[in-house]
Amino acid sequence: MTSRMARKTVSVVSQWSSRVFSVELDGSSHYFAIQEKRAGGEAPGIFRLKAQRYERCYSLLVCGEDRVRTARSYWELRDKLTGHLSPGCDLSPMTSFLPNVKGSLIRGYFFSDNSQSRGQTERLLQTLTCSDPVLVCSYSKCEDGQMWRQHLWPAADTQLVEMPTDYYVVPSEPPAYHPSVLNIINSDVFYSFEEAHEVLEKCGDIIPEAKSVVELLPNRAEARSKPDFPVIVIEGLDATGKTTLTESLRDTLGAVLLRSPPQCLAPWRARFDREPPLIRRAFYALGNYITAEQIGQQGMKTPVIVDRYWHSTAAYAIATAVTGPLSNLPAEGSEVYRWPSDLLKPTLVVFLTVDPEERKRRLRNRGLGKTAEEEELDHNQLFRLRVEEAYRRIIGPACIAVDASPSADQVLQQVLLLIRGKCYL
Ligand SMILES: Nc1nc2c(ncn2[C@H]2C[C@H](O)[C@@H](COP(=O)(O)OP(=O)(O)OP(=O)(O)O)O2)c(=O)[nH]1
Ligand SMILES: Nc1ncnc2c1ncn2[C@@H]1O[C@H](COP(=O)(O)OP(=O)(O)O)[C@@H](O)[C@H]1O
Repeated sequence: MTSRMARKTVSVVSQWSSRVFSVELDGSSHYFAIQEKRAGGEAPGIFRLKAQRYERCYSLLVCGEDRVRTARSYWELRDKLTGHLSPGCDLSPMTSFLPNVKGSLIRGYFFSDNSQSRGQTERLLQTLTCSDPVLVCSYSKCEDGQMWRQHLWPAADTQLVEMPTDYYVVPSEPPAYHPSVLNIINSDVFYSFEEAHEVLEKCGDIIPEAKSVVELLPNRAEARSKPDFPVIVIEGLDATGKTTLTESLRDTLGAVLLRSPPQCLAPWRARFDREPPLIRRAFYALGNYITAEQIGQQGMKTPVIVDRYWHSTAAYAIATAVTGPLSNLPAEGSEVYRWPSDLLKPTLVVFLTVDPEERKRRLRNRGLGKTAEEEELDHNQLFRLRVEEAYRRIIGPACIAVDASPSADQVLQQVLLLIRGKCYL
């Protein structure tokens, strides 16, 4: 571990008493803080939930310096923990952050050990290695069974400064903003070509395919003028009828049909879908910039229809980053929902909506396989609601919802009316 990385872990630990910890369990966030002095009162929720069954809980926080490496270390830690935890251990995503301080979020895991062999868990923790430093803490009940204490596991770098290794765990009020909101800008959602490009450039030595993607990127020096013809984006959850409608619009309007990510990225899409959000979303963001370049060229000659674009990228990223109920989403009007200033803006964005049961029927009829995200949409209603709400909150331009439950032809006629009213086609 380099001294720079050691400094990072030390700085995180030295902020312990100002940090809040959140553990996601069953769609809810449980918050706690730690302090050096004992205080009365109840143990934090996550410990009360767990206290009934577990004597010992652990947390691991990834404290790397470089965000690309740290994102992959977090993924790596997940695989190691899920692959080696003893039966009877529960694993939950965890974060530590300074309330309202952007960039302060560090991610990790919280797990409760109810296994028969505690020694196996401790051996796993002692042998756990990661590309980045991982701060390991254990939590144990105080003698009176009421309070819990956090113990810092002996790690070489934290010996650099004298600090108490035991802290008392106390409940913490939910922060004004869900902790994931602290890191959304240019980590889950990218608001400039340069930001997304920088991530893919940094991936080159760990993901060889990233070099092939970077080679396909447009030269951003040429600022493109606004297309002469209308650009109509069709958005919607899977199986709402985008493909059917976009192909009919192409034929009816004599338009060019494009999609994002563009066909040229198809060979690497599954590869990047396996990466952590930081890298995956940078890939999709760059896909939008390549599609924007194609729109700029085609839009000088003919109307352009686009199957998914910025709304898909931002809505899925926000709805994935922010867990739990809709109230956890950044408020309407937040900068999170704004359109990137350097990404070509379409004339019109249509958002197809369909009753969930009808959508599932169409998904079954379509017969194609489902991506992990489509699976998630199906069995996680909260995720689907967050995706739909994020779509609705995105502005610059906002999307116009169209009920896609009627027949394909009726939906086509309705959208043509909208287009002719808006784009004078
Ligand atoms: N196109 C696109 N899809 C994204 C993005 N972020 C997440 N996704 C998810 C949405 C869907 O669950 C999944 C499938 O996207 P596509 O529309 O490209 O594939 P496909 O046309 O088969 O999906 P469909 O069911 O027709 O909407 O990828 C993004 O930035 N762009
Ligand atoms: N308006 C509609 N009414 C009934 N079925 C539809 C309609 N539009 C599309 N479908 C059918 O629903 C399934 C999904 O449509 P598709 O266009 O592939 O959606 P998407 O591209 O959004 O995933 C396909 O089997 C398609 O034939």
